Amino acid sequence: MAVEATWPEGLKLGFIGAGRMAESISKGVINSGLISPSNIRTADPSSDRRDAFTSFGVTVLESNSQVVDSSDVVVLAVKPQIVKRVVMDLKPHLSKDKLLVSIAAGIRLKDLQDWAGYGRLIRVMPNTPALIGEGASVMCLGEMATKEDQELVASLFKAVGKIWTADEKYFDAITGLSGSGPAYVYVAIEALADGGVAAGLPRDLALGLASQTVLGAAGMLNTGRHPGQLKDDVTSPGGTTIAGIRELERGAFRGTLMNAVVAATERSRELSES
Ligand SMILES: NC(=O)C1=CN([C@@H]2O[C@H](COP(=O)(O)OP(=O)(O)OC[C@H]3O[C@@H](n4cnc5c(N)ncnc54)[C@H](OP(=O)(O)O)[C@@H]3O)[C@@H](O)[C@H]2O)C=CC1
Ligand SMILES: O=C(O)[C@@H]1CCC=N1
Repeated sequence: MAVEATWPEGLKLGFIGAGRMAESISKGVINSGLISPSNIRTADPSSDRRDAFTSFGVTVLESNSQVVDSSDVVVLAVKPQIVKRVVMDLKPHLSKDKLLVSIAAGIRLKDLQDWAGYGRLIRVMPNTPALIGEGASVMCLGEMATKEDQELVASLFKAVGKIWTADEKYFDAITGLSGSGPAYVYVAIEALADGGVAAGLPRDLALGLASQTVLGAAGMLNTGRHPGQLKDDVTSPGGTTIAGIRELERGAFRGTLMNAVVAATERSRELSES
């Protein structure tokens, strides 16, 4: 049986950066009931982003250092390219009584540890469906992160979907698959809808059918059947589906998806090295 997500009463969660991923996680944990908005705080240079967080009850502070000072768990949710500067600026405010969680693509624990000056760190690769409680997240632990830290972060991300623990060596590939993956699926949904429009359907109907078809097809995997078997079940001999699949194979659909994951993995690796 799944362990229920718990969050100690009054423990404060801070986000450095109030961008899209911070919003998905914050709204996800608030909607799940795990953490109340009054226990979440953030800072961001953009007034639009600050207003967005204020609108759902999160405390918006003037500076990143105020977020750190008033939080027990601090999530670094800025772009990878500025993580080093942001962490080094925060260094005087960081200490082992803060658990630092980085969600930045391509930023390795050893670099974070050098910049922060300590190793009570957890690296997580989440994805945006956290917003609706359907996120896929993976974590790996820094040198000084404790079992309790791992459980706390597991609770946080369990409240917004599923969380795995994996060796950091897999993180570039995880980023290329589940971190970036929602975007590939949106492109596929948009293309399915465009196909429907090309075949004469009204746009709204085509988009509704494309979205529900992807949702339903993903849900079918909960039956435990292999995607290949599920595909065969749809595909009648000499029928419509095999005519469509033949076109997908002609267009190298599988190879293209595989290449997309590998290209995003390589980009994550480049970010690690820059
Ligand atoms: N989006 C996604 O699907 C996923 C993202 N991630 C990771 O999450 C992190 C955030 O990504 P995402 O939410 O997409 O990015 P966003 O650009 O939406 O969010 C980052 C926010 O940080 C703000 N910011 C810029 N400089 C600072 C600063 N010095 N201090 C505080 N805030 C600052 C930005 O403001 P401004 O725009 O004005 O610069 C922006 O609002 C990245 O490291 C990314 O790799 C991980 C998994 C999935
Ligand atoms: O595109 C990006 O770099 C981020 C990381 C994973 C998803 N979005």
